[in-house]
Amino acid sequence: MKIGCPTEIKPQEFRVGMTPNAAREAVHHGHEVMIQAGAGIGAGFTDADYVDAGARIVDTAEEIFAGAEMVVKVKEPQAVERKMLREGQVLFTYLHLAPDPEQTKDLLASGCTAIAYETVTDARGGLPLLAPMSEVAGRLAPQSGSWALQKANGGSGVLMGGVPGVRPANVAIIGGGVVGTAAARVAVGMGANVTVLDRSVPRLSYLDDVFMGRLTTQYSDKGAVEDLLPRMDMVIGAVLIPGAAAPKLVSREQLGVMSPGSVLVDVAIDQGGCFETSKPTTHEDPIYEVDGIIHYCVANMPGAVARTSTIALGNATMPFMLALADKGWKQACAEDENLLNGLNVHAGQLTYYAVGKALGIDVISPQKVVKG
Ligand SMILES: NC(=O)C1=CN([C@@H]2O[C@H](COP(=O)(O)OP(=O)(O)OC[C@H]3O[C@@H](n4cnc5c(N)ncnc54)[C@H](O)[C@@H]3O)[C@@H](O)[C@H]2O)C=CC1
Ligand SMILES: CC(=O)C(=O)O
Ligand SMILES: [Mg+2]
Repeated sequence: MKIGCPTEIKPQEFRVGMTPNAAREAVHHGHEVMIQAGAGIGAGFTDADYVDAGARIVDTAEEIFAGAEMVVKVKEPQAVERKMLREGQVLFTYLHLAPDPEQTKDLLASGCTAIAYETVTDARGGLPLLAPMSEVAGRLAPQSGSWALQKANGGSGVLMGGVPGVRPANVAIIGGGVVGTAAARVAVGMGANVTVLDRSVPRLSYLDDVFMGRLTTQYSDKGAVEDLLPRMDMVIGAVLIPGAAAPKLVSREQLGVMSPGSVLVDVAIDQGGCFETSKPTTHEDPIYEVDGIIHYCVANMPGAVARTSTIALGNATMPFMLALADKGWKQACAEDENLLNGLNVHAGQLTYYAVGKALGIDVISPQKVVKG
C-alpha cells in the first residue's frame, strides 16, 4: 500500500503522524511510504532519518494526498486538507467529529474512509490511541494551569504548593480517567490540595488506592461541583464519553461563585469542552478571561511537547497502521472489533453513533459497512 504522511498544519502543531521507526516497519512490510519534506522536524526527526528508514521524501502535501492510499496524520484534517481527500482513500488520525459539523460535512462529501484514533478501543474497554496523548495532556494540565494562575497572566497569584504557613492551591479534577489521573499525579507532586471527581465509583476506588490518601475522591454530580467551585483555585476538565460531545458541567453563572483569577483548564475541549464558557484556543494564544475566570482551552496540548508525544503516539498507532496497510481497511476492521470502533466515516456515510447523535445525522452500522 502507498502510505502518506503530510506535515501538520494546525497552528503550533509540531507532532508528526509517522516516526522513522513506523516508516521502517511499514517499508519492511512491503509498503511504500511518502513523507512530506520537513514533516518530522518539529519532533526532532530529519528527512534523512526517514530516508534511512526507506521512506521517500516528497515536497508538498498535494503530492501526499494525491498519491497515498492511506494518509496518516495527528490532528483532524484542516479545511485545505479536507479538499484533497478522495473516495476510496483511508484517513487515519484524530478527528473529534462530535463538536465539529464543518469537518464532518467535508469528510462525508469527500467519500473517504476515516478512522479516528480517539474511538479505537482495546480489550479492556480503554482507548489505546487516545491514552498516550491523554497521559501527556494530563501531565501538562496542572503545569499550564499554574502558569495561568500567575498574576502576569491574569491569575489570582496563588502558588500551587503554597509555602510553610500559607495554604497550597485547591485543585479539582473532573474526570478521573487517563487525563485526570496524570493531572492528579502532577498536581499532587506540585504540592496542591487535590480533589478528583468521577461518575465511576470503581474508578474512584482505584484512585483512592493508588494515591493512598494524597488526594480526595468525590462522586461527580451537580451538588459536588457546586459545593467545590467557591473553594477551587483551579478546575481541570477531564471528562469523556467516547466519541460524544462533552457534557457541560460548569455553567457561566457558576463562574460567579469562584474567586477572581481562578483558572479553568478544559482538556476535554477537543470534544467540545465541559465548561459552558470554553472555546478552543491555540498554543500561540492559550488563555482568555470570562467573568474574572481565566480559561486555558488548547485543543492540541501534546503538540507543545512534540518529541515525547510523537514517539508515544507512534508506538500506539503502529500496530493498527500496519494492520490497515497489510490487510486493507475493510479486512483489518472486519477482523478486529476494536479497530472497527475507530471507523467514523465511510463513503459519504457516518458510522459512529455518538457523533450522529451529537450532530443529528443518520448513522449506518459499521458492522454492516465491513460486511457489505
Ligand atoms: N486538549 C488536548 O490536547 C487533549 C484532550 N484530550 C481529551 O481529554 C478528555 C479525557 O480523556 P481521557 O482521560 O483519555 O478519557 P478517559 O475515558 O480515560 O476518562 C474520562 C473519565 O471521565 C469520566 N466521566 C464521564 N462523565 C463524567 C462526569 N459527568 N463527571 C465526572 N466524570 C465523568 C469517566 O468515568 C472517565 O473516568 C477527552 O475529551 C480527550 O479527548 C486528550 C488528550 C489531549
Ligand atoms: C487527543 C488530541 O486531540 C491531541 O492529542 O491533540
Ligand atoms: Mg477540532
